[in-house]
Amino acid sequence: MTVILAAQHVCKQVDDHGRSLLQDINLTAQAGEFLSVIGPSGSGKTTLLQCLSGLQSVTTGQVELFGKPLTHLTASQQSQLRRTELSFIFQSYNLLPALSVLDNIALPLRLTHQAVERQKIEAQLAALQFHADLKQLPAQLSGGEQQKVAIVRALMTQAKLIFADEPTGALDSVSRELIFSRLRHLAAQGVGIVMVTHDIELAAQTDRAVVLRDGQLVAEYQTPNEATLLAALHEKAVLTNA
Ligand SMILES: Nc1ncnc2c1ncn2[C@@H]1O[C@H](COP(=O)(O)OP(=O)(O)OP(=O)(O)O)[C@@H](O)[C@H]1O
Repeated sequence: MTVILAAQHVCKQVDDHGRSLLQDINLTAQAGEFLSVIGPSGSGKTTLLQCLSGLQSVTTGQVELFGKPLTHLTASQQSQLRRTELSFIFQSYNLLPALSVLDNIALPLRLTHQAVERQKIEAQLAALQFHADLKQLPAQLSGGEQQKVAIVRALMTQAKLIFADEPTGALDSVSRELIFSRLRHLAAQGVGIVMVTHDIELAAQTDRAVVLRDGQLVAEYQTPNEATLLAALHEKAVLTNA
């Protein structure tokens, strides 16, 4: 198996008092692996995802993507890597307000000089039961519709590693299932997926789940199940590999 993401002793501190958001995080992900990150609100999940993807710098420790330590890359090499190898589904969608649905989805393709095939985009949106006009602006869409646009935008590229922050948070149960099976399908094709979620039922269907509490990874489960994950969230779990 190919390791595509490796975090070693990652710590993240903010402000003058050195408040610690992440402490000594060690984590790897492999090509084709579907990894979920769960933990209480405020435990540092989004911060972790951003540090793993290079969107935030780490205070100490190291993150390697595809065998390259991020600190060895210049800022422009890092953005190039993000554009070509990574894809993001942000918790807050991060759609550009002045761009239409179509242009938002096309943006990462245009930035990497890939063809924008309108029919493909329409088919992807239809597969997620998105029925709004492609000319509409994000502000004219519901939260769930915006999330679907953000998801299609992330899935149109040929990314080898997808970071998804609560990708199903605003969706109805049918759309949630559709997105999840789409991500599962991508993982089966060799794409690595790191998904932050509050949805224990979905986390239990991923290959591996890690539990974050107060900025620390406190447990890790191969082929997790719902009962174990619920217990891990509610108890003071110790680092295990159950
Ligand atoms: N730049 C920052 N400066 C100071 N504090 C921050 C910063 N970014 C995040 N925090 C704080 O760090 C903690 C972790 O935030 P984070 O968004 O990573 O948590 P989370 O587990 O993703 O939460 P949620 O599940 O509610 O989305 C929170 O208490 C947050 O307020």
